[in-house]
Amino acid sequence: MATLVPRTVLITGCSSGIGLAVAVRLAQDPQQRFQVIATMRDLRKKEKLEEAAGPALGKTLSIQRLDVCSDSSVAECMESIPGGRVDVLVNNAGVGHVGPVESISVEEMKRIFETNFFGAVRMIKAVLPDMKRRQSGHIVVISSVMGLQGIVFNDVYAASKFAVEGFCESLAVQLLQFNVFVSMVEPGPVNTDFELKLMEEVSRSEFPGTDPATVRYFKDVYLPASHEIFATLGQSPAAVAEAIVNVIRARRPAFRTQTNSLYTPLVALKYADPSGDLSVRTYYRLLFNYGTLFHLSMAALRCLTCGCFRRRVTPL
Ligand SMILES: NC(=O)C1=CN([C@@H]2O[C@H](COP(=O)(O)OP(=O)(O)OC[C@H]3O[C@@H](n4cnc5c(N)ncnc54)[C@H](OP(=O)(O)O)[C@@H]3O)[C@@H](O)[C@H]2O)C=CC1
Ligand SMILES: CC1=C(/C=C/C(C)=C/C=C/C(C)=C/C=O)C(C)(C)CCC1
Repeated sequence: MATLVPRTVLITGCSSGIGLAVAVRLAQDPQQRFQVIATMRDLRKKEKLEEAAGPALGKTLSIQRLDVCSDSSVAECMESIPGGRVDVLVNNAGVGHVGPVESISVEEMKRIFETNFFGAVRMIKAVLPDMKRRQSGHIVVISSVMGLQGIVFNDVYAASKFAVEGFCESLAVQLLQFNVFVSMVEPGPVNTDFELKLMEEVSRSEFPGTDPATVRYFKDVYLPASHEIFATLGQSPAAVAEAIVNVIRARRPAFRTQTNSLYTPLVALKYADPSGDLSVRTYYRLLFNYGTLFHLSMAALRCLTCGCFRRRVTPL
């Protein structure tokens, strides 16, 4: 019987959250179908991954330094890979950002794009020529529901994910010719360090240049509602990792995968009304009628997606 050659999977941003969960899940595959290169920009943070990897460490999982914002760091990592061969690239490294746009400098906005957009592009450019030459490969990008539908006060983050979506949508067509697949995974809120980091940044900001009413909407209306969304709809990194692994394992991987069926109806509003009014107004109402309506809406969303409304009603 022919032995299966494991696929080399390079993952960015494995110091925590989704990246760490995917790396461990693939490295612990019982059939050892994957050789994982788990990368992070700061190797001082590798302990959590080492612990989670357990016996897979040094066997099916190795850890490398890689900062997606640095050409030299990417080149150095690629040079360390035998033959420079990457079968699957998982572009996971990313940073969140919230706040009123008036208080965010253009420099700060560029920093978000540097990681979320140019970081992903830099990685894709690093693996693409070899994948094309070999006529095989898979590029997986962790986008977001915010790559499909903007959320108030997430203007810059959503824009960076929209940029990723536009880039991949264009590239995917060209690459099919070379038998190289592109897949985007679009999680809703996930309970990782992501929200904590956002809150830390928010607590440090004094929102310069922003009028008091906007600061009040942000702090007193948006932030509690957002926290509630994470608490009620948030997925575990393990659940998102599972969805990503399924995309990687698929023979014909889907181009788009939303991981959170509870969140899907919120994105679908956009497609239900091409004028865009339905989504803008619904989000407005959901946010500013925060309170009873918001809680009811979240409960209704659960029911719409859990299937209880779809159950057949049989006459008595
Ligand atoms: N959590 C959520 O609600 C959602 C997250 N996502 C996306 O999922 C991805 C992972 O986020 P998540 O696991 O939740 O968050 P985490 O904050 O837990 O993980 C983000 C990872 O990205 C790394 N990173 C940031 N900048 C760079 C860089 N320049 N080079 C290399 N690595 C970097 C971080 O490293 P370090 O520790 O050094 O900062 C960390 O390992 C992101 O792309 C995010 O946008 C999408 C939808 C929802
Ligand atoms: C749905 C919804 C809200 C918030 C959604 C949030 C907070 C989504 C977060 C998604 C993340 C974190 C994606 C990461 O890439 C509001 C505006 C509170 C009220 C209106 C309905």
